[in-house]
Amino acid sequence: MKLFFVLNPVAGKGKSIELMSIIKRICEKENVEYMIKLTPRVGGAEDTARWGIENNYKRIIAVGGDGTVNEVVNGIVGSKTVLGVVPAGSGNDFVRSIGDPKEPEQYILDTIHGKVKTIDLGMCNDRYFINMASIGLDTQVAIRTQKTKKYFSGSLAYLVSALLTIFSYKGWDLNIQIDDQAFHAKTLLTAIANGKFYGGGVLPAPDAKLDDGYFDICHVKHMSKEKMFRVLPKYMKGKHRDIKEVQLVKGKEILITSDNPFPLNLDGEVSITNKAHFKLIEKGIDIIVP
Ligand SMILES: Nc1ncnc2c1ncn2[C@@H]1O[C@H](COP(=O)(O)OP(=O)(O)OP(=O)(O)O)[C@@H](O)[C@H]1O
Repeated sequence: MKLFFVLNPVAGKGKSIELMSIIKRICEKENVEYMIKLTPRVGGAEDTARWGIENNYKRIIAVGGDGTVNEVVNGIVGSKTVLGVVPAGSGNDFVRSIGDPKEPEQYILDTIHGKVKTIDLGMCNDRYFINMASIGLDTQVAIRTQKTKKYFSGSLAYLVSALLTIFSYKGWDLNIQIDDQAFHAKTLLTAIANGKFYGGGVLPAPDAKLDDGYFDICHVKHMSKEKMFRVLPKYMKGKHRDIKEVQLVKGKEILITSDNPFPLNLDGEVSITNKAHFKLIEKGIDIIVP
């Protein structure tokens, strides 16, 4: 089986590029036909993955973080190509829902010999996501971090953005429809989960399963800033189930609209929109389970 590795050279602050020689060594030792291509630019993994399909590769392995995985998914969806992941980003949240963490060498070996499993896929408006979508405070922090990164280094940029976002926070007025249940809510955040984790191990949907035919939706209503500081640590650990403002439900189709634009995150890629229409695509993609 020919393998095509789509490697993002800037993922994980360059961690991924170090894997190139390891991938070569393992593929040669295992006598596997392979090709590695580096992604050329932001958003470039999608086209690189399509190049792999056009050149008859049936297994395409994303080497990078969740952003790279998301781009490869959008490049291969509908093609019957199998997705593999060698985690080499900063968060690597998607693979946390597949199994126990391993050393990169083991991921590469297991990806060569791994089994194929069909899992669900998410769609939002015209984009696909494989792990997690969210709207609200967390996404606003991510958007702000893109700006503060110009002035501060990694974790400090995130901390400054989180504080600025919390102190200017007013909540988002959202019209939400989950299957046939519609409501209006002033919202702190909403996570729409296929996988369990995002943001480097944050656990909004502890019961989410990649292959159960449902999204797990975590809706957190508006609350005071004082309460937010108490609730967010619980949310991060997945211990937020009993909080009054938290609703955890399952669903297949979710429509979120608002008169005011709101921040939207799909597998870590962020944008601003007035409408997010999510659909679960049952058994939408085949992945290699290491
Ligand atoms: N050649 C390149 N130059 C600059 N950016 C690139 C290049 N190739 C890909 N990218 C971009 O790098 C970004 C980060 O990639 P990715 O999310 O995989 O890594 P990460 O942020 O380290 O990990 P994680 O999302 O798991 O925290 C993506 O937005 C991707 O489009």
